[in-house]
Amino acid sequence: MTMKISAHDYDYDLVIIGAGVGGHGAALHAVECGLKTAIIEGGVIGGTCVNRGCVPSKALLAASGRVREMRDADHLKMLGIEVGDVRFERQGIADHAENLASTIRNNLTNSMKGLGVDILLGNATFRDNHTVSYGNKKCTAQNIIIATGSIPFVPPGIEIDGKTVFTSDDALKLEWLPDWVAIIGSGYIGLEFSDVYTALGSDVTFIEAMPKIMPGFDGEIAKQAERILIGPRNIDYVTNVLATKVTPGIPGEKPVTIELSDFKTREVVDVMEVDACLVATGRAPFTDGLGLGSINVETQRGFVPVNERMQALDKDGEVIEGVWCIGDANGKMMLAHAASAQGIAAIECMCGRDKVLNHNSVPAACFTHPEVSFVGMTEEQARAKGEEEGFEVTVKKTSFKANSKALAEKESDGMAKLIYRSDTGEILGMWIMGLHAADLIHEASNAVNQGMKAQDLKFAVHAHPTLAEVVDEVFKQVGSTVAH
Ligand SMILES: Cc1cc2nc3c(=O)[nH]c(=O)nc-3n(C[C@H](O)[C@H](O)[C@H](O)COP(=O)(O)OP(=O)(O)OC[C@H]3O[C@@H](n4cnc5c(N)ncnc54)[C@H](O)[C@@H]3O)c2cc1C
Ligand SMILES: NC(=O)c1ccc[n+]([C@@H]2O[C@H](COP(=O)([O-])OP(=O)(O)OC[C@H]3O[C@@H](n4cnc5c(N)ncnc54)[C@H](O)[C@@H]3O)[C@@H](O)[C@H]2O)c1
Repeated sequence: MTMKISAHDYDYDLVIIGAGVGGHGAALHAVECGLKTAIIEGGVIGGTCVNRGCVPSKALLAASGRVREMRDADHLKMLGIEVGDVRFERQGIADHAENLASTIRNNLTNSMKGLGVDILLGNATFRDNHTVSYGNKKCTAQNIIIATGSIPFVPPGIEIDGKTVFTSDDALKLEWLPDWVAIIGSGYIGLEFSDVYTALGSDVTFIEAMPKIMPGFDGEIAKQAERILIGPRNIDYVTNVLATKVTPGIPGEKPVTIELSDFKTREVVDVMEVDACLVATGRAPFTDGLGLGSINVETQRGFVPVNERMQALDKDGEVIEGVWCIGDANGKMMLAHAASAQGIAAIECMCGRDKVLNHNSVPAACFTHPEVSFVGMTEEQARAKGEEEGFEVTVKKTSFKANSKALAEKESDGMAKLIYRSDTGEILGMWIMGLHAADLIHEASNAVNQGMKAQDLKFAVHAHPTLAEVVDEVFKQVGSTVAH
């Protein structure tokens, strides 16, 4: 049952449950909008991204990437450089990741304290749509945002021991470097860890349920990624198979066993023995214990249903007055910056300024070496939409091969492609694979955000010599008045 009391009776204008990046982004914007704000955290401030996600994983990628680079004698020779034996300390790399998480966690905490956000500790549970309890206390608020994030999803039959069979939570600690590691799932987590492991000397086998590895990527980009990120490295893969049973081992004594079953028939097709197994099969919402029943929410596979303004919906699909949900917990787009952008949009709506986040404008990147980034649809999705709605799709592409900056670095592998409607020039997607692709995608994502058309980008000027000229080259191929 929902209830409403007058605004001046509340302890806060806004209470946010969960101090991850989503909650943090929302809190900062709420203060800017003059809202008296509290944030309740039941675990560690910073949530997944800062403590067990984006931040430590990028530290591991930075350090291991440097090792890969310095061990690539052929590449260095092309630049006229020769280095001796390159050594690394596993614990030193692990410490770098932990220290970075701790620094960012402190920065995040201080930024909220400095702005006057009350940080309340404890697991929050709804009492009604304006009241939550945490520990043995409770507080009331005019608006409550659920920003409780997600945890690793582990398929049935897989036994996690945290040592030989683990999820990203433990992998990020880099406690040891197995000679051979199987990675179940070739999504973002699997790919980024394959980059780390192979740079540090481990062999990797991907186990992927779908017919192709990297199933979420644009087909042409996946092919390039296979050529650049998989082929030349100590990586092999099996597809169309599910890991149906995984039994932990003992390092140096007993291998991990992985039973593989055909995706369609579910018949056991093989049993693998490896030193370790990383389970990277997606993430599940962290909404247990929130007492959602008391506000009439029925989760969908654990996710809180929301409308486009991030307002939580009850069992009948009606808006629950005063309750919002952002970030991984609503499952719309499991990315750190999406969580925080949803939070900002929700605050705008609370303050009476209608704001709907255009999720098609949210960029994403996989921080392998080199990186893969995109915004919007794959070419396959765009063509399917075109067929359904009756429009033609144009695709313009270029490679990094002729780019002066990439050539100066002797790192000219990769491509960029722009996908748009031939009749209107509406940008449907952009994909980039190559050096610093994650930084290069923002021109396209901001263009989508501002409703710009492909032909509007043609006359933009890019500094020479920069990697941004790769993007410039694609934009210049678009017709000048009517897109074609
Ligand atoms: C290995 C890895 C790498 C990643 N890399 C990237 C990347 O490079 N870029 C990117 O954009 N995304 C990345 N992600 C995804 C990103 O981490 C998430 O999308 C993001 O953290 C979601 O933010 P959130 O605020 O929704 O939730 P979270 O960050 O999960 O925070 C939720 C918080 O809520 C708290 N909480 C939960 N329930 C309660 C309760 N009842 N009461 C009080 N507190 C509660 C939790 O303790 C947690 O601190 C990565 C994820 C992983 C696992
Ligand atoms: N750079 C980034 O932005 C970044 C990095 C890491 C994680 N993340 C976020 O974290 C989330 C989780 O990442 P993820 O890589 O775990 O998930 P994902 O959804 O990206 O990929 C999971 C993969 O596992 C496969 N799979 C699932 N069950 C399987 C099974 N039993 N056997 C074999 N294969 C199986 C799926 O087909 C899929 O390809 C993502 O939603 C992503 O948004 C983002």
